[in-house]
Amino acid sequence: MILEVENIAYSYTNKNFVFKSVSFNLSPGEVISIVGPSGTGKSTLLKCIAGLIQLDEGKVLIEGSQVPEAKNMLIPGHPEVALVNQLFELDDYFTVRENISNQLHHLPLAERFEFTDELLDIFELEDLAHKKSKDISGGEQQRLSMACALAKEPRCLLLDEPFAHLDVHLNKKIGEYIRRLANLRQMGVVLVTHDGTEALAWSDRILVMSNGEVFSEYTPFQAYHEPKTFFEGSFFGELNKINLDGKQLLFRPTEYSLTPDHNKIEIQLEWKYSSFRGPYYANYFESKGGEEVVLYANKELIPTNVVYV
Ligand SMILES: Nc1ncnc2c1ncn2[C@@H]1O[C@H](COP(=O)(O)OP(=O)(O)OP(=O)(O)O)[C@@H](O)[C@H]1O
Repeated sequence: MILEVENIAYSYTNKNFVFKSVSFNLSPGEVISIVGPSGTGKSTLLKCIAGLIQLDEGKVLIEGSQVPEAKNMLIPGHPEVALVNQLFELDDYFTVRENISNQLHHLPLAERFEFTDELLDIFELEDLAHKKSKDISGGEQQRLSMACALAKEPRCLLLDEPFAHLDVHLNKKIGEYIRRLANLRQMGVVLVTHDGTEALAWSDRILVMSNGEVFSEYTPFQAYHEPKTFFEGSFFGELNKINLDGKQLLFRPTEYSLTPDHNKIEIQLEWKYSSFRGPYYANYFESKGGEEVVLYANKELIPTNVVYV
């Protein structure tokens, strides 16, 4: 295992735990996402894994050896763990290129140049290479901070909302690069995000965090198609919830049929409006019970008043 998190708990105030009884493992080459609402302790969890703050309970192991307790360290942390969060921790008076190459002293000179160029290219920082890192934008600093973390070639990479400032094009490029490096170097990656669709796109496994205690574990397919609750499922895209005879029926906007099907449940609907989303229309209806229902289709479903789910 790259990472073993064993029953950890943390509180800022000694009164209320931010999270408790958190356990999970990470295999070489695996990308795991942690998804949950704001304030549930995702960022705090990453700091605990990185050994930057002192755990109240439990322990964290990197490749079998325990991450030293923060209270015993002059400079807390673990050399094989890199954390990228919103504190970019760049060397302000070094250039963008120097910030990256300064992380690469473990490599021979030629490889150092080559890897620096590769990272400047992937993170689209070439044009800024000679600017001081204090003189670039917040989004550029975030990209640089990720490039520096990858330059360290850590065994375990912890990313806190890494796609927050990226446009669609960079999101895809950097997501693919991180996946490729994880595979190539057999590095473990923990990705924290409040956007479940990022988790679906880039991870092998997804943990849903809520109330700092409850964790559900899903594959991306399960998280989308078989969520245990509406609360968890709604992190991963629009989800319909219909109450039928005291039971809750959950289905995605694509999981329906317009033609009668005896194996499915008939639901009567009233069309409200359709919203154009580019590749499809999102058609909004109201069920007999007053619930909102959204159905995706390649056209506006104005005359539709019954579907089979
Ligand atoms: N330094 C601190 N001192 C006291 N409480 C803190 C501190 N940092 C965070 N908290 C509290 O701990 C809880 C968890 O915060 P954390 O930032 O880990 O959540 P999060 O899930 O990452 O949230 P978000 O998605 O909004 O970034 C929150 O209630 C927050 O207010």
